[in-house]
Amino acid sequence: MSDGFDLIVLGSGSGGLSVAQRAARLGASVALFDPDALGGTCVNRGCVPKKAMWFAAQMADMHRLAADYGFETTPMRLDWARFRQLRDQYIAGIRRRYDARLDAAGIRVIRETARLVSTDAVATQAGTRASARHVVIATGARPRRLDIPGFELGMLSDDIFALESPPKRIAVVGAGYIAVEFAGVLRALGCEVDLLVRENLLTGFDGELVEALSLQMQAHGIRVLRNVRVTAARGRPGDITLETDSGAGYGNYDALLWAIGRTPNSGDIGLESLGIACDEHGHILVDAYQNTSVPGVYAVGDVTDRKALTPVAVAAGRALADRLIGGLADARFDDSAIPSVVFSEPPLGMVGLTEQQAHARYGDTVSVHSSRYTPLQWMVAGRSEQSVVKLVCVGEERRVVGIHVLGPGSDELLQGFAVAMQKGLYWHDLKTAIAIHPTAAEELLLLH
Ligand SMILES: Cc1cc2nc3c(=O)[nH]c(=O)nc-3n(C[C@H](O)[C@H](O)[C@H](O)COP(=O)(O)OP(=O)(O)OC[C@H]3O[C@@H](n4cnc5c(N)ncnc54)[C@H](O)[C@@H]3O)c2cc1C
Ligand SMILES: NC(=O)c1ccc[n+]([C@@H]2O[C@H](COP(=O)([O-])OP(=O)(O)OC[C@H]3O[C@@H](n4cnc5c(N)ncnc54)[C@H](O)[C@@H]3O)[C@@H](O)[C@H]2O)c1
Repeated sequence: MSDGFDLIVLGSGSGGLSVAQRAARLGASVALFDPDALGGTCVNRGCVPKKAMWFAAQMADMHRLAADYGFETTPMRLDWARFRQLRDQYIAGIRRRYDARLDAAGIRVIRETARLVSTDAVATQAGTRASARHVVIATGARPRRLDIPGFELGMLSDDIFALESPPKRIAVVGAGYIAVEFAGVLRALGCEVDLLVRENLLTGFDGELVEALSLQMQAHGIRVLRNVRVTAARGRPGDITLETDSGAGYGNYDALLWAIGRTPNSGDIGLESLGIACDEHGHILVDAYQNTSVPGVYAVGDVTDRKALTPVAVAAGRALADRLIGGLADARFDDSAIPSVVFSEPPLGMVGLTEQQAHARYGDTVSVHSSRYTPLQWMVAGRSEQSVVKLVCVGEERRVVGIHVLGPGSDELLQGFAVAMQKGLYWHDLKTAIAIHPTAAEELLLLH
């Protein structure tokens, strides 16, 4: 294969595609290696199929609410096979569009696993070699595994999307985004769900909102079991029992999901021999410009030690291409206020600092304003689940440095507030803004 590309990218996920496409648009010759489906985790086994499942779960919830409103409803059953087909068809369409776009951009796509053989060259097992001025590692991450007896009895998040029917009774081990999201979705779709939490639920999110979410999950029928350390899984698929370090056992699950974090795909790609530095978990260490410890080699996305979110990988990729190919010497992405949402039931979102982080950084100048309310759509049905909104402000002028939201609509309302916060948002701005009534968003304006 021809040598001398401007840029080689390992991985066609959110980060790899964004750097490759931006670089090609800026005139670079680009080679993109990936043995797997274009789009990586987000498109094929992450955000997109997960969100489709979340929408299905929302419809099931709305159907229950409709009955409470007085609609005459008949029991609703999801035709799982039909839904899977629609979801997978949609994803196949995304992949086809990526294929066409890469082709139109003149990007050379090589469907092989690559490893670095020097700081400016990569090779594959099949013998393909390529060299370039710049090499970008965007190899992402995979579900973490545990070395405990019976681990193989459980599924990983990748496997959930291939399920041919929903499980009847599932144990979800973990307490992060993936565990909480799948626990909610599966419960809404009619599964019995036990969520086995080793330590804290959703570390990094506001503790008060997480507790409120935990209560709602339990009200929806999810058993949230705390301080449970699973030491082994026994039985067979269809009849699984879990052992724990306290001696307590949990059993009769027909399925088990391990959702215990992700491991970066940084082994076996030649990093050690080139001296490219990683942290103790294998994340490639990068500076604010995505430079690794070795000149000419860069990394973006989940393989790095940054927040593992698609928009972060995309922003990092684009900024890198702007710098390396577009000549913008100072191009880097602003990671000071990255918003994120857990697609739980109901969704939980945050941007900026938690109360604790703000206190650690700004001391006594921190003020916190929060409120709880029951959304109108629940009240009408006589339900009492509470949504929570919280603002974390600093200084006399009360600059907003953290926004935390839990409740229906949180997923959509947070984006606009996050943009405002990044540009500089003050308590006074919210106090004097005209609300949209009646909405969940207005609760952030009514906090005074
Ligand atoms: C279940 C789930 C739900 C998620 N939901 C959300 C969400 O709602 N919102 C959000 O923002 N984020 C979400 N995420 C996280 C998001 O998917 C990731 O942050 C994002 O996909 C990271 O992109 P990436 O390019 O770094 O890696 P990936 O998308 O993982 O892509 C890496 C690519 O590299 C390829 N590769 C690996 N090794 C090599 C090699 N040696 N040579 C060539 N290619 C290689 C792989 O085949 C893969 O295609 C979710 C993740 C999961 C697992
Ligand atoms: N909505 C979204 O934006 C979204 C959705 C899914 C994933 N993601 C991204 O993907 C990343 C990975 O998600 P995740 O949920 O796998 O990881 P995570 O880091 O969010 O959570 C991992 C959880 O596993 C627990 N854990 C670790 N080892 C354990 C063990 N041995 N036993 C029991 N529990 C254990 C941890 O305490 C933690 O709660 C997230 O951090 C996030 O950045 C984002």
